[in-house]
Amino acid sequence: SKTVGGGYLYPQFYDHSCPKAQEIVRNVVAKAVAKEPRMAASLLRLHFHDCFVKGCDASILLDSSGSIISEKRSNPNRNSARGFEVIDEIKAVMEKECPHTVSCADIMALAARDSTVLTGGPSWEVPLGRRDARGASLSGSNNNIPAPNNTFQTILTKFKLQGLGIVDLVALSGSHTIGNARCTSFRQRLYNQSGNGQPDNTLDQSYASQLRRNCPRSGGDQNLFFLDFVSPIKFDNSYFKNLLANKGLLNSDQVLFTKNGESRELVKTYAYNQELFFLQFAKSMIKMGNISPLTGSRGEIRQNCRKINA
Ligand code: HEM
Ligand SMILES: [Ca+2]
Ligand SMILES: [Ca+2]
Repeated sequence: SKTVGGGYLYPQFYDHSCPKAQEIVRNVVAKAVAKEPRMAASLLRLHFHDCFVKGCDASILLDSSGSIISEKRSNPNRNSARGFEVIDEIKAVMEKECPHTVSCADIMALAARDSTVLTGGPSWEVPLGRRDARGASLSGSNNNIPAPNNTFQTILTKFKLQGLGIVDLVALSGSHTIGNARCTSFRQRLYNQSGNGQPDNTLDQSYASQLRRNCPRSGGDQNLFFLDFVSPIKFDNSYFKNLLANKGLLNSDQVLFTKNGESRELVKTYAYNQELFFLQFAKSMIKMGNISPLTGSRGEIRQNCRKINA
């Protein structure tokens, strides 16, 4: 895989330097998800929003300070990205067990895998050895992460810019089998306008009227809805079955079924065959996790995930 610093990632990276690293992440994530099932979704999404901005380098975790403008303020993350306290807790335990050893970027990659497994999804060995960035990119966060009202082509282009393809796009969108979205992320669809101004006729009408009850034309922006209304806290293939029934919540979900033939076939495949979805999801997560990591002597091992080392 392509790295910055000449090194490469491998699952045994901490086997000698911090043999308990994976167990520590798993335990804290399990506790957090037991307390609040949605946290699994939030942690999975954090890794995605990190990797699409300068690679998987924990840039998303930095708070604003000095010349750093936090990615937490970007359009995709503001009032939306969550789970930062759980990462802090993992890091605190990790620093006690193995000081200055395990990166925040690797903690997020492990937490994303564990969140998937804990909710019933596939498992995979996580390649490790990422290091943490000494900066963030607010503009990268605004520009690189797809928006729910982007067209199919724009979303695919944003994936291709990260070295990912249509198969990765469809499989990874299957993450929306768990978690929530705010009214403001899909309101335009309910009042017959997709975000790009095209009339949206595909949304199932009884599902739409149900959604309108709690997502009015104005107000209620932050009201929460399940991305997969059938099994919102179970990682399964019901997200794809919903798309076949025109019951995708976001415009960016439904376009996978309506705007491109190849994508449509993939949606059908995963709707009929959960095992194939799980296999591809694991492969695509590893591919996403390999987006330009910092290795070798590039970057640093942050002591506090919210700020660069002094
Ligand atoms: C394909 C383009 C994608 C778009 C346009 C998109 C957009 C969104 C939006 C708008 C939300 C709701 C945010 C809110 O209203 O606060 C959301 C939630 C979520 N997204 Fe995506 N997403 C995409 C791909 C992905 C990928 C690749 C992953 C993971 C690998 C992912 C994981 C999640 C999860 C788990 C949630 C729920 C988070 C929670 O409940 O806290 N998404 N996404
Ligand atoms: Ca990043
Ligand atoms: Ca589900």
